[in-house]
Amino acid sequence: MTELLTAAQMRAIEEAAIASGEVTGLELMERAGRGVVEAVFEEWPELAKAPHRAVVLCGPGNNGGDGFVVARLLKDWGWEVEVFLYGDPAKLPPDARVNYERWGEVGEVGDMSLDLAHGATPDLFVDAVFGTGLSRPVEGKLAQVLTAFDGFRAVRHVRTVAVDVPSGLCADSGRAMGTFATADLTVSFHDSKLGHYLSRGAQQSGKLVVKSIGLSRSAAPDGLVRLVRRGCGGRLGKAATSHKYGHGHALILTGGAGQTGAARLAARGALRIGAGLVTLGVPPSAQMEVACQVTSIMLSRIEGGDGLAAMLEDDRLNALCLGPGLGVERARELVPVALGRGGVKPRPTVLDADALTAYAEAPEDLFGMLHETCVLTPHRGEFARLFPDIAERLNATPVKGPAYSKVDATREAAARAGCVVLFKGADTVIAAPDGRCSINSAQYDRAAPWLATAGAGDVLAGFITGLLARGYGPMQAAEMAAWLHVECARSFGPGLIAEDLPEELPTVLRDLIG
Ligand SMILES: NC(=O)C1=CN([C@@H]2O[C@H](COP(=O)(O)OP(=O)(O)OC[C@H]3O[C@@H](n4cnc5c(N)ncnc54)[C@H](O)[C@@H]3O)[C@@H](O)[C@H]2O)[C@@H](O)CC1
Ligand SMILES: [K+]
Repeated sequence: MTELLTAAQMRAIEEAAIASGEVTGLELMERAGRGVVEAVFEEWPELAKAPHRAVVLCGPGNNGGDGFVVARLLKDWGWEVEVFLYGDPAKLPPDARVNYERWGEVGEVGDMSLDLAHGATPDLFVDAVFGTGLSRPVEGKLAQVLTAFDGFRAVRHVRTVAVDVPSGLCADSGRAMGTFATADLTVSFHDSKLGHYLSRGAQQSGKLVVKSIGLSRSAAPDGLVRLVRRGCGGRLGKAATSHKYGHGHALILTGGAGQTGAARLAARGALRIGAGLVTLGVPPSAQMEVACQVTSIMLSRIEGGDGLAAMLEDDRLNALCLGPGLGVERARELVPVALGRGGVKPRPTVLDADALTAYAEAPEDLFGMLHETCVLTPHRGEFARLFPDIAERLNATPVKGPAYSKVDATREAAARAGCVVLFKGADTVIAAPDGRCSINSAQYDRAAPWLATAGAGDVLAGFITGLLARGYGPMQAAEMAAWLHVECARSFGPGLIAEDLPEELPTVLRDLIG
């Protein structure tokens, strides 16, 4: 898995390297600037063939320092380069100041102003206004300049590279701090930052490239957030000699007649991902409807809480899923039984959709029953119903000071719930109560816009349930399921409907297992 850094973690890594004498800040800045120029030439090879014209916007910190390095290196390539500074040169931090002066030997520095939007169209904009040091909203004249710059970029189609992060985007949360710029290419250093993957980050960053600046990887800070990657759960194959009961038995509860589609989608997902057996628990009113629609999935009549308790006396049922199409009334009756109230042994359980909405009025009642092998899979609305105070902080606008991120929110929710929480979105965040946290991104090279379709979340709940039945732990099951879910959508492509997701899984798994 790839690790993602907060601004503070990145600063700590740099400071430790500088303090150890391994490297100087000036060397790091030179490597950062060189990394940006390399990435620009790799992304737009036509720019490497002959000198062009660049406009470089530099800010008052080390991000601006990187900008001066880029300006000098492009000038060395014979480019015509104009540099504009926001801030007082005398107040630049030492390394940025050195590079300001080195640039001063070969070029001029103008004041950043609205005139920028009236000049000739350059071939490249370099956004080096703010990086990881952005600490408050961008306001006033600077906000106007950034807005004008963004408009100019869009209207004149100027290739734009952001140094580290698009200026105005919070590197920790991916949220807009007032105004912010958009990039076609963002060059981050050492590792990506959380903000590249959360909220608006991917949309604003364009293509994301990470360049090494020679920092060692030995001193990784604690509490890192990981990006879910291919192979996150191993190869997922089945042992050749195994029996179906060796792969677990998942029970998925349906709602009444006319409301069984969501649970059937989940069941199909659980079976395809490799649960040995899958049973749908149906109320009598829906028995015929479900029986007409399933073949390899089994059926069991479960009318109410007593029926579920009786069914759960069978220890071989080792993973449960409640929520998709369940109906809030039925959820209120069945969820407590599934979670062990009334004496049945609790087992790994996915709670989604109606099983979450059923506790909107009294989330504490739900939290009191959850155990560490549960997985909650809320979308934004369900999250806000269960964790209203956390959602309020997450959605607060305008963003003031260091922004509270979806990672912070999901970690806090998992700690409160006492189980794994998978907070859905194109930037799905998965957190465990002990602080482990990962992001499954459906953006950048994994964009899967077709996933925004009715029933896709039900299939995801089924994937997780199937992996729990197979014996994976809740965090790993949630990560693997989320990754495979996006892969199925990408593999199928346009025209995807939820039914296609489980059917696409064999293709994805074949590729994974090799
Ligand atoms: N030695 C290092 O620390 C290195 C840093 N690097 C670069 O340095 C960047 C971080 O540098 P800094 O920590 O100096 O931070 P930045 O350069 O991102 O910005 C900090 C400056 O902006 C001001 N500022 C913050 N928010 C503002 C707002 N809303 N309006 C107006 N002014 C605002 C601060 O007062 C401070 O002067 C990284 O993103 C990266 O580009 C790279 O050169 C690699 C080495
Ligand atoms: K920037």
